[in-house]
Amino acid sequence: MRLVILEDLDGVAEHAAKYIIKQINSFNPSAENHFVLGLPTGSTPLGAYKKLIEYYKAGEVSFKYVTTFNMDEYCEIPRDHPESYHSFMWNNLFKHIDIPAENVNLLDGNAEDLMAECDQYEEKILKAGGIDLFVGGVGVDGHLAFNEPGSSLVSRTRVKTLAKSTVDANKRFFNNDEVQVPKQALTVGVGTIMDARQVMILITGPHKAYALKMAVEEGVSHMWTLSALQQHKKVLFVVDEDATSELRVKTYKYFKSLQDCFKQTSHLEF
Ligand SMILES: N[C@@H]1[C@@H](O)[C@H](O)[C@@H](COP(=O)(O)O)O[C@@H]1O
Repeated sequence: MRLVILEDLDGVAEHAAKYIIKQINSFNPSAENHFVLGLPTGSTPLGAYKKLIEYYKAGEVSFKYVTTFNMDEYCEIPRDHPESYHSFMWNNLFKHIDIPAENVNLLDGNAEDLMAECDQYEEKILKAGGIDLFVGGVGVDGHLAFNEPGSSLVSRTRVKTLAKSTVDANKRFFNNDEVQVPKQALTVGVGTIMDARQVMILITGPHKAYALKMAVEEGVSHMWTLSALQQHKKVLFVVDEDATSELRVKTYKYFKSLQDCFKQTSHLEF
């Protein structure tokens, strides 16, 4: 695991966008060989999406040969609801870049047979050759995608009931009315994310500090599903200073010193 600690949300957004661009460009995708990118929703990745749009407009990246798979989608609200993850992704990223609509994959939370929808999603990921880079955020309770506390760490895409803490956290998008927040969602599993060749998690703000601590300093636990990534072979956490406030000084200093070493050594990937 690598932990990159940056000043603030803007620093995290810039680092994440540049990292994604670097991975796409060095992969050199083509019509026959797409780069496969897993994407999250939430307020944390918004800054990175803005920067990706800017860099796309500046000609530094193209998404023509990029295939995306989103992490999750609410059930119980229509696809064109302003707070569906479908709307979120189109409004905040896809409609501003050159990604062909057929390359975009989002779960359908209104499918007649939700389990069949989830199984097909897994098949689609396999057919696309697996995910090259899965980008994610984290919930205050340490959830990854919608893998709430107690989720199986080998889970695949499926229907999940949202934890009360997630409903509370997300009600800000639904007129602060928890009744309006969907209580179920489709989500990729922890196992689905673990299968990605690389994972990058963005974590910002003091409210995420305890989740970061549990994921980095404590053992792997289904009660903090983010911690499963300790067993991933290539995972990068990009965090701001506020999110480190629960880490031990020793942990903080260790990762900061590694970061300085990476910065000073040009052949290491920062
Ligand atoms: N399912 C999403 C997660 O994928 C996301 O990581 C989390 C944090 O969102 P935010 O970045 O707004 O704190 O929100 C939702 O629960």
